[in-house]
Amino acid sequence: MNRQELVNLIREKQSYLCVGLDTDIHKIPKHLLSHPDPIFAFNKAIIDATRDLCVAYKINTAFYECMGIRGWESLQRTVDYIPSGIFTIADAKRGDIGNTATQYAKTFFETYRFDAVTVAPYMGKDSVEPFLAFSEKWAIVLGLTSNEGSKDFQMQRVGEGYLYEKVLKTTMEWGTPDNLMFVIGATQTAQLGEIRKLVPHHFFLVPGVGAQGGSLKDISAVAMNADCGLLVNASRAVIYAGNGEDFAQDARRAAQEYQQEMAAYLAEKLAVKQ
Ligand SMILES: O=C(O)c1cc(=O)[nH]c(=O)n1[C@@H]1O[C@H](COP(=O)(O)O)[C@@H](O)[C@H]1O
Repeated sequence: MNRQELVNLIREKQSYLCVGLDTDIHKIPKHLLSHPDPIFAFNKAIIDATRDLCVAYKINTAFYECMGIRGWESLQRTVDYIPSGIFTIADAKRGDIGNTATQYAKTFFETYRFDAVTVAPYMGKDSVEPFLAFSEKWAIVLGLTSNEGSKDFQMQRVGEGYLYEKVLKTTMEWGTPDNLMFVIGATQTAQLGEIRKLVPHHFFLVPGVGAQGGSLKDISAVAMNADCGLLVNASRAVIYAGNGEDFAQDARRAAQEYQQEMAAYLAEKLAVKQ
């Protein structure tokens, strides 16, 4: 999916919600366990219940890889099931020498046909560039992450600024707002305004609302740009909103709350017709 299509999707759906399919076999409702592929059965129900409310799904590959071959099959079925026209993210946080990075890019862009992959930039330009070489595909590079450990390296001073600022400035030169996004954690509200000034045009994937306590209101107020420029991810707060027979309806209610809040912020900020 290209940038214009993503921007149009956000305007049409009045939503910049990304539903995170961090599907944990130990957390899904028990009645699904008799299904031949319980992970897919869960995801299918969540997708059916939320597809009109979100613009993206993020599949965190860790939850699938830990199940071995069965997990990869669940992942494949899930990606194939996501309706075309919805942005798909493989949250794999890959990064390796160029020769290997190319294989990772092929895995997620060609074999599994995702629109985007999360990429760890620590190994530098040759580890990120292979993800930028595919038409209408995206690298989503870790900028400032939502977790406590972001202080350990990302928030360390390097010269005039923080290390994460150096990462943002340097990485921006490798790609364009048409093939590069940044992960900026929803819990980093104190830094968000400055980050948006530094990176005015790129989309941000913003995880950390819901279970990690980030505020959708604060993020939207400081980080939205003229194209919206945000994909706000919620995983546990949506997919585990309920745990009974009607878990999908509970997920829908949670997603709807986010979407309605987003529609209000879009209207306020961008004067988009509702
Ligand atoms: O790249 C990510 O998606 C990511 C980056 C980050 O800084 N923080 C973060 O939580 N994530 C991911 O976003 C999701 C957050 O899940 P919830 O806290 O359940 O909404 C998980 O899949 C995390 O792996």
